Amino acid sequence: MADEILPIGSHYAEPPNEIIPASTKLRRLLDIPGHLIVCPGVYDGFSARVALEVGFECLYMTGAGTTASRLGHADLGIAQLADMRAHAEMIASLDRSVPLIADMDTGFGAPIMVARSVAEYVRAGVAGFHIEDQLLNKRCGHLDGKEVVDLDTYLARIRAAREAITRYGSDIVLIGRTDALQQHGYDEAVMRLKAARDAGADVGQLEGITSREMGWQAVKDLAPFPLLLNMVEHGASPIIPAEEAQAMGFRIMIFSFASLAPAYKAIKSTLEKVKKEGVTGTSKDLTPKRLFDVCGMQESIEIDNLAGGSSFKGRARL
Ligand SMILES: C[C@](O)(C(=O)O)[C@H](CC(=O)O)C(=O)O
Repeated sequence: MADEILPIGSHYAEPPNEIIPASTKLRRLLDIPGHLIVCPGVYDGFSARVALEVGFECLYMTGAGTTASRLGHADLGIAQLADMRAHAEMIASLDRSVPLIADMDTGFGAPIMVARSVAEYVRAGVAGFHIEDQLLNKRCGHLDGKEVVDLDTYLARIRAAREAITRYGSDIVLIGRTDALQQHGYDEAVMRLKAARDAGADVGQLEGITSREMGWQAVKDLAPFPLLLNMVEHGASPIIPAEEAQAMGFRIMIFSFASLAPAYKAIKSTLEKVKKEGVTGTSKDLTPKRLFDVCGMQESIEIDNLAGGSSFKGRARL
């Protein structure tokens, strides 16, 4: 990158590409007929950076992963709005051109709290979020013993979210999720999603489908309402590859544990090696520079150069 100082005002020049809000971008992706938006679950800044490096068009911030990485706890309704919002804002800001769908759990309270949560997610630059009908002391959608609130309470959450979106002039995508399948069965779950759609949800999420047939059926029963498939491997649902999910007619697919599960394995085996053998055994290419490059180091250098800063000028090249 050039070491020269840009002429004053040149950073006000028109950007080469149209800059649109991430939420609008997500809506445009949803407008592409039959397109499946594949979103890897990311749980912190580093996993988000890796997903960006691989090149996904959209990311998913898992609440389970956020709770695990930020608080060191299980997905049992322990993370609150402040935790989730701060995490979402950090991840969404890494690359504003890649929309982030973030977990909003139950909306964290009564309708006034849901409205506040939506306002916070909008300000955080989140492109879409899902809000569900579990009790406030919720649990992961793939654990047994889930309980849901009654339909009126659920719809009040959806209406509060829709109202808030309108009030803030946002086009953030509202995904209505139901966890009713486990406790009340398929018909109730589909009825709840239809009611959520009528109350203002843009997309539906039938959590924990138990068979492929149920996936096909749900898409058919709710068409043309777009549906999100949550692919939690080794949870309640069979493993459905993205290509098949697209053929089934799903429009968004999230892989909640795509980063967290492999991170656990890799970290654990390395730490076991440190404990047993006193070395990490990581491969030679994993230099500090390589890892910092994943985290946008070259962009930081470029920013400094463009500003005429001296942090990197004339010093050893990184
Ligand atoms: C999608 C989900 O909300 C998440 O936090 O990623 C979780 C994933 C999980 O804990 O299995 C959910 O499905 O409830």
